[in-house]
Amino acid sequence: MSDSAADPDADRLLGFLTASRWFAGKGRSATLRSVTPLPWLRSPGDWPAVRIEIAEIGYPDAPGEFYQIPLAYRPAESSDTDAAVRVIDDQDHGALSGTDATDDPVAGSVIMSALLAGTTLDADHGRVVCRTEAAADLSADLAATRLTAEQSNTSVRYGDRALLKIFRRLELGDNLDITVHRALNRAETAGTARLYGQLTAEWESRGTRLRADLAMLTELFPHAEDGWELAVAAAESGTDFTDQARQLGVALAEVHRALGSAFPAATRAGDEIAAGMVDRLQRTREFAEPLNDHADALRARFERLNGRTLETQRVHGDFHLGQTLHTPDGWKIIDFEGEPAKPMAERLLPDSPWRDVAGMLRSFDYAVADSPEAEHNGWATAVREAFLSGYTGDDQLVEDDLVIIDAYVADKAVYELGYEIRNRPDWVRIPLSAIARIAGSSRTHQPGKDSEDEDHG
Ligand SMILES: Nc1ncnc2c1ncn2[C@@H]1O[C@H](COP(=O)(O)OP(=O)(O)O)[C@@H](O)[C@H]1O
Ligand SMILES: O=P(O)(O)O[C@H]1O[C@H](CO)[C@@H](O[C@H]2O[C@H](CO)[C@@H](O)[C@H](O)[C@H]2O)[C@H](O)[C@H]1O
Repeated sequence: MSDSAADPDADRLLGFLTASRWFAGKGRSATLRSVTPLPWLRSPGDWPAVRIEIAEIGYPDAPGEFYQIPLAYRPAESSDTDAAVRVIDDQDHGALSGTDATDDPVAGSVIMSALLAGTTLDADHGRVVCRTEAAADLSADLAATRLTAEQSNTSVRYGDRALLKIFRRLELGDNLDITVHRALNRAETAGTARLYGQLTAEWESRGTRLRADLAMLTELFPHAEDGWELAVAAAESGTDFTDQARQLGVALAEVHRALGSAFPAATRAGDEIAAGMVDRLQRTREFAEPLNDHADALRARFERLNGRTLETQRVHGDFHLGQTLHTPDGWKIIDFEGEPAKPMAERLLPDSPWRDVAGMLRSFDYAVADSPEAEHNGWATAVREAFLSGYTGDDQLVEDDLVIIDAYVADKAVYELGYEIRNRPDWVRIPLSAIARIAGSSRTHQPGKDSEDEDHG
């Protein structure tokens, strides 16, 4: 492990980390506490030499974070050092310049070889365990290309076969996306990708041995269309989307049934869930001043859960159109890591499946944000109804369900307001207008649509 104070290259690495899309500490004062190199996946002498390094980031007022940086090293004299994320001194080969390995097809192939070999590699400060879960028709010859999609991590696709999701901010212990994919595979759920393998690391940090999953290798859906892009395009053109929405509801229900069997289910007091929502409201008000006008109405909506008992289980936790892929074999649901802003302990708690339903209802609201006619001409109403009837199998929602969905829709909108303020200020208007509608309506007849107009129309 190198202490950053003694590392002349620390500024360069910190600059790379903090400028990256996946860096979670934007706007906060971050310092680089240490860098731990894991064992070489390919040693210097063969170029590029490849290894993963773990950077520990510290904040003055918050717990630290670990980020992984896979690097492809080449002799510095023959490389463009401007593109370097790290420059290190190797005792046999002199100065080596390291670039982001996720952009390097040869490094991608080295990582795939390690996965397929199923090796465990050890070095002074750490270990990498490569594990393949399923017999997939994979080889290190598949062309490795980084995805260009906006994402919280970094994914590399291998031909038309596999996707390696490289978790950037590391969660210590088992990664939720991997755990959930494995459970859903065991249940033979059609609506999720097959898990093919994983990379796991162990390393020393301040005298403690830590472990985290580094990456997840899954089936790639080569002909997938992004659910968000499909819904936005359909809303803009007024194309019917009810069949897709109904099928999406069916797919979510199937995933919920599998999650309900694979992980512990429980009942939770509505008071406890409402208290969590009120707490989030209060925390968001600290930096979202427009919430103040609506806080009482939102709180009242959450407190309608008081005195009720909710059936809870493992859920997706951050379900929206961007977590869905439409494929020739139907809808696939991805990214089971839950809400990125929530602490892991909370993401593991059983929750109401209505949280995911509410997430998708909010997502339809986002999808029509720039197509107001879709709300007025019934497109959005039909889509919401189709999704709900696909989810419930055409069962009528009862009053209790509506109260719970309404609370989760409001909670999601509060979360989104915080998310947009921090990440996409131009989008703040979307959750904010939903919050104003929610606060202005006394009750909802149509889940996810909270305007008085709709109540009477
Ligand atoms: N199995 C898959 N097949 C094809 N594309 C996928 C698959 N899984 C994810 N993707 C694509 O990768 C993007 C990022 O995936 P996601 O799991 O949401 O990553 P992140 O957690 O980094 O945001 C998705 O928006 C989708 O376009
Ligand atoms: O990065 P994640 O996919 O885990 O989720 C975060 O980012 C999402 C945006 O990329 C955000 O979703 C919000 O915007 C979507 C449109 O871009 C919309 O469909 C969702 O309904 C809305 O919540 C998500 O909340 C956030 O956790």
